[in-house]
Amino acid sequence: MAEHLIAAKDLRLRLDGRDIFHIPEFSLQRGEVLALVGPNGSGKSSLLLTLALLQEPTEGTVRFDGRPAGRDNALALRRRMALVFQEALLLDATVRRNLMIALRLRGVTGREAEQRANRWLDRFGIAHLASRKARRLSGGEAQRTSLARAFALEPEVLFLDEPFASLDYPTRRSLLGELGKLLKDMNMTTLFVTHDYTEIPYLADRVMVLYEGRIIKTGSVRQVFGDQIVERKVWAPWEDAE
Ligand SMILES: Nc1ncnc2c1ncn2[C@@H]1O[C@H](COP(=O)(O)OP(=O)(O)OP(=O)(O)O)[C@@H](O)[C@H]1O
Repeated sequence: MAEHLIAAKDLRLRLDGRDIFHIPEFSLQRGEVLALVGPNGSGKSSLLLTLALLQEPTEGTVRFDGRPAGRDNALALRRRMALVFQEALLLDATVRRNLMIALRLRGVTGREAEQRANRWLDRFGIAHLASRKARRLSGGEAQRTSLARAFALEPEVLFLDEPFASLDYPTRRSLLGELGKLLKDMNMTTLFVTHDYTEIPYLADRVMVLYEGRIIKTGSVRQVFGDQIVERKVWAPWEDAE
């Protein structure tokens, strides 16, 4: 078992002749929740997609569990991951079917799939919505479904790309609190992307600040934001760089 679940050196992405990011060193340890934060356009989503093996880097290689990822094994490695995006991306089917279909695609069928789906719907407080059509859910319910689906897959790593950005404040707060507890209880290795740094203390152990495709700061939540984050009187760490 490799020391880091995900690691990369000299990872670069260029798109349309533009440098999107250059990351000299990246690592995600097993069981840690790493927040990747930065202003709009700093390259957070591009880096997440590259680490999730959905975007091929221009230079450098992503290592997953010690093995270099390439075209030959990317699909197999992606089956060990789960992603949640800002939009819930649900199929036009019932809530339970959304989980069951995802499980079936990962080779989990029958009773096991049904039990797992029910367990995670219950855990996210949406068991009563199991037979509801996904397109008739509120934004918060849809994102709960999307999170339940990701957890039901029992991934080794969870990628969260601004999963709360479309939710109103009270919904966001309750979901952040629940998710933070769940990630800790399950020791889930997680990369969490956000431009809203007030979300970070709910979830993350460590923070990486991205600005114009470069890491300008990294450390624990307190090291990067100081004690003020506890009082929610925080500044954006990239303001120094502007
Ligand atoms: N497929 C693409 N082709 C060309 N440029 C791209 C592509 N995808 C992203 N970019 C550019 O890369 C830069 C970083 O985008 P990215 O979405 O990774 O940033 P971000 O930090 O996630 O931003 P946001 O918080 O707004 O989602 C942007 O300037 C964007 O226009």
